[in-house]
Amino acid sequence: MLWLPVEVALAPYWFTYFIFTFLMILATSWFIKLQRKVWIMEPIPGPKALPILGNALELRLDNKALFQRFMSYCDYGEVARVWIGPYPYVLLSGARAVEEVLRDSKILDKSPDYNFLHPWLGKGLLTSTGQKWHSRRKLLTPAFHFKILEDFMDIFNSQSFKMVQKLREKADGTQFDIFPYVTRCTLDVICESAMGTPINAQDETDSEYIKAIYKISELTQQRVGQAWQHPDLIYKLSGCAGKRDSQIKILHNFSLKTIRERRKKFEEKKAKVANGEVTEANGSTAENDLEYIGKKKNRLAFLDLLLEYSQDGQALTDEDIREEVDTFMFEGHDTTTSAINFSLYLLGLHPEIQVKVHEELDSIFGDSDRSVTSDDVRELKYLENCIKEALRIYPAVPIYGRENTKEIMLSNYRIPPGTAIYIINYRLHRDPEQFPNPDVYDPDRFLPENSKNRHPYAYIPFSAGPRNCIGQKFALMEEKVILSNILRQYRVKSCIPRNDLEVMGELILRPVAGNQIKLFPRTSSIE
Ligand code: HEM
Repeated sequence: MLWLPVEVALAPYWFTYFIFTFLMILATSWFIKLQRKVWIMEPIPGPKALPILGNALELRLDNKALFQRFMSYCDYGEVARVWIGPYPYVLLSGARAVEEVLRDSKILDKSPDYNFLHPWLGKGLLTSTGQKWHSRRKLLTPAFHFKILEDFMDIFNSQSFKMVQKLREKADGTQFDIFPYVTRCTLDVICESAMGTPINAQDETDSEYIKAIYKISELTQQRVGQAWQHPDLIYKLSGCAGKRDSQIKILHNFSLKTIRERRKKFEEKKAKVANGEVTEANGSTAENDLEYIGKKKNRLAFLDLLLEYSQDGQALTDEDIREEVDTFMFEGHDTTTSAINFSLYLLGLHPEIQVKVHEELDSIFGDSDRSVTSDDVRELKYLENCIKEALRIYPAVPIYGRENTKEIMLSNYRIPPGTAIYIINYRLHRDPEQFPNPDVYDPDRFLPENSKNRHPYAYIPFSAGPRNCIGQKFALMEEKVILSNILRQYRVKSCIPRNDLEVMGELILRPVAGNQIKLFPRTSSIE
């Protein structure tokens, strides 16, 4: 080296110094930004946090304990903060603070953990932001109009009749877990409603598609709950991404195949109508056929409605439709499963309330075993209040998150941009100021005279504001039909007392040991 000119010999060192200095500047500016955030957020009450690590060490817990720990952080106040590593999380459990966030049309972005759903759902309605979300929401809203939802009543009825039939062998008073029965039934409902294709989850427990749905939910939940799985690179290197992608391939192939088949049928039908091939001679007029393509004659799945809306100006590709159909599959089965199970659980603990539900059902259906109609659904007022009260105590979606792009003030606290803000429904719904004796199951809380003075954001199982749940009417109709059809036949007795019931938040709220019940035919008097 000595024979080289000195500037050449030192070049590698200069390069190293340059890189080192550059990294030092980056690290210092990152640290200054972090310190600024810490300083801004210091006044918000929350657990003591370590530098850089924050509260991460106290969050190395299983799902059940992690959920409880998050709930306990809400004891710090209706606005609380916790640090997971260098990332601040703000937890909201009071109606006033929740309203400030959910009403704000500028806080519509989802918190970063929703990114874990992108490989499966792409940027569908749940996960998209900005202009894409606006135009999709506008496009999809008519598909959830009450008149259109009435067409799904047949599916709710036929699938719940099937479940009621399957439950017959269990209705002898022995204890069993009803949770998987309800899961399979709601999977059948949403698959047929979203794609128009029965998946037969209640008959075929071996279906590749159903197994992939279970697996992907499990893998996503694991990733949300375990901080080490968050960085994409680690997720890839650990082999988890590979496992996820193989399940996603099964799910995407199934949805895309269904979409292509139905698009083909849709185009063929449209061409026939355009050519006047469909005439009165073969039993229908061209106009009637347009109604088929449109809204009236046959039941259309959400996927058909998307194909139809896609004609009116905004063309949707197969991939666009897949994102939405998969989003309905994700949002539309676990949530209703949780809600139906907790309704059954609470009714099974309160025979005096269950008797009133039975009386309401008898007054509408008598001894008939006919299907539930949409008029019946409107009449089932007491059952509706039972469902609402169950969703208050055990909200199917117990936590959901947003992220602010600009600094905001929440209950006089400054929240810097880029903060994950979580709405903790599980605690919000237990505010004793809004719900006296909050742990008591009392469906009459939802009578008009008892709810008129309640804060409008005190009870929001379906979220609220512009990004509320688009499927809430569908969900309530489905729950009412399924619960009526079960309770017209059976009495339910719950086996786990309230104080012993352990719950965990795994994307949705679920009972740790399942929903252990005893079922009796209503005609028998055995206890
Ligand atoms: C008891 C049943 C249900 C509950 C408790 C529930 C609850 C919620 C909640 C809390 C949100 C807001 C989530 C967030 O901001 O991140 C949401 C969003 C959504 N839900 Fe539901 N949901 C239920 C059933 C359904 C069903 C059956 C469907 C579809 C058929 C559905 C489709 C959606 C979609 C697409 C969104 C995203 C809306 C948007 O961002 O514009 N949900 N749901």
